[in-house]
Amino acid sequence: MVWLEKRYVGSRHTSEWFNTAGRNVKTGLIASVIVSQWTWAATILQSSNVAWEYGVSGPFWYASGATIQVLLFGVMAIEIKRKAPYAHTVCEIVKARWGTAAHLVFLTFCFLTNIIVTALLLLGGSAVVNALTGVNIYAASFLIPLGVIVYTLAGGLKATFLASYIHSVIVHVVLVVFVYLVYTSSSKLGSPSIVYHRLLEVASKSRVCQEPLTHNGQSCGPVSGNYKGSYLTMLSSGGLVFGIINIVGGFCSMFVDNGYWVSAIAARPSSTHKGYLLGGLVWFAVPFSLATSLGLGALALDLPITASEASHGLVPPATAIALMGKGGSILLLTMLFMAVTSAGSSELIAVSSLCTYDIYRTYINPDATGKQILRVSRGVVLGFGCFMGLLAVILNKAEVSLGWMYLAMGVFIGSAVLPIAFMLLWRKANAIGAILGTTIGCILGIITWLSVASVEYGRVNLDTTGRNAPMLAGNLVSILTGGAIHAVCSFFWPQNYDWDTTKQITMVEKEKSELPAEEFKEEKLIRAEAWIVKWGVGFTVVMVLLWPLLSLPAGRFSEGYFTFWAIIAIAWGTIGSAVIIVLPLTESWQTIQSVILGMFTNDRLMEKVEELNLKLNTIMLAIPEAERIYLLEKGKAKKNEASDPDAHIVPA
Ligand SMILES: NC(N)=O
Repeated sequence: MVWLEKRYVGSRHTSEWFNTAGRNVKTGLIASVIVSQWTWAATILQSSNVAWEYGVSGPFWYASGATIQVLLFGVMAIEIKRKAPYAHTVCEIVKARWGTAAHLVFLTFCFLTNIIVTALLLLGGSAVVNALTGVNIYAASFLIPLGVIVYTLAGGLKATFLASYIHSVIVHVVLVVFVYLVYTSSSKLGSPSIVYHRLLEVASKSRVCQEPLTHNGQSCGPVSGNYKGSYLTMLSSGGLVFGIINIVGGFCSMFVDNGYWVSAIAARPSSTHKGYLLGGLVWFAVPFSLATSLGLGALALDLPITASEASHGLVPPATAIALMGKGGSILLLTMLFMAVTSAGSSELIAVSSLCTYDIYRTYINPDATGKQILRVSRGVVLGFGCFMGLLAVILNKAEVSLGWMYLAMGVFIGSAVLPIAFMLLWRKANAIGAILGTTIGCILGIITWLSVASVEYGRVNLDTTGRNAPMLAGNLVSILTGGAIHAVCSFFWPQNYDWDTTKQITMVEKEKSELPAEEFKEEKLIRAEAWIVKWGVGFTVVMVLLWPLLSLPAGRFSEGYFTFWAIIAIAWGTIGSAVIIVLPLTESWQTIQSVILGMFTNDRLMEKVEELNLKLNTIMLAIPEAERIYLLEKGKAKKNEASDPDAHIVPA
């Protein structure tokens, strides 16, 4: 697709283009990029795991707890346009503002984020591929990154952007199939009413939880921590604790992941804010609608799944197979493959841009040419992809599960979230506070996490450290102390910065931007920022406060209330899917038309034009005078056109 666009629309393939996609990506495509980047294996698997553990509150907290970051990141995306319009990575901004020491600290945290997120993708992907196809889990750990490397290498960021559209479409089509199957058409479930009554039965006090009636470890009887032991309530302490951990984890995996900054950089300034809001709202459906169907479906079908299997991500495949047999497993595998490859490829690009711009261009070869940057970018994609395959093998060997890694993420990187946000939002934020907050916050988070596990459960291992209390404590300490230390230092020794040095970050190839200067006008960007603050904060309040608070009085849901809940899941999934499929097509219709027209009508003509172009360029190079006259004539023609737009101008 990238090749087609280059050939028939005329995009240029430079290192800037490889890493920033021309900074010209429109609303619909930005939204679909966000959706596919933010749709991880965990979004499909862990959301259903928490549905299986806590009932209706699990999918809700997964979805709302990880949507608000997308909405709020829209603010950062505008800020980057205002304060560092030519940056390539978030760490370049750190260096320009706070210097080398802070740069190295944040570079470390950004790499750690990429490693954790890629590990999450591979752990979930390999476990499900192994369970559904029988392919060896270690082989799967290596084969998955291989596929991602291939298409990332082919086209850089724009390739991942175009591929992410296709990926979002497939993920949403499969999502709609599963949602409708569970709630309308399956012969085994097929209506909210049946799911409702089955969920009541599974959690009933009178249920006999013994072999052979139920299997060892399977969900059976009242749910501990839930109101009346029911799966059908938002009054769930486990669900709420997961929600808080998820909010922290979501902030760090978005704000400290260079991949999302790269997408923000690539967005057309006037599309950025709308793209993020739309992307967030559409993405909400992926965990919410899917886990409300497949996760609750596993309980309603009374499938013999153990907690360990659920934590490894096996709830959705079990439900898909129970409902559709082989077809279900193919659909789920396809969906998962799409999630893993597009999110994985964005992680590869994120690491590659950090290595090229923040290490190679900053410390090794400051005068690097576009060609050299491109070569290094590609080398890193290959190297990091292989490294991640190896890491996934090690993690699988150590029996680390997707669920454990997902919850632990915020403990390790949460401390960097607020300093990174302060960097673009607060002029007083200083370097020493950023360094101390990020490192000390991380250390305190880890100490708290392990201490709580040790005090509460008497031992520290994968099982005890993976439980809710230590995870909650570690996540909160990490994110809050990181921000608090930075804030206190900055109050005492304010930097009073004016973003002068971040505005001076330069591009590698001085390309003439295709964007009108109007796009970067301060008033326009400030208006866009006010818009995203209003809507982003508004939806955040609705999603993490109003909605859950309003659903508390329902206690244990009645059948009518659960039906209403299921209808929201179905409607959100359907409308979100329609928007993410249609909008990018309508927005890019002209480009699509040019490509189709080019492909079917003028392939020979294009070749001739290209050859002619080459000849003319050679002549211009040989006779500089010719180029001067050409530009003069072109200028004249433009002037004439402006004064008489109807006249058909033929330059002399
Ligand atoms: N992207 C997430 N948190 O699923």
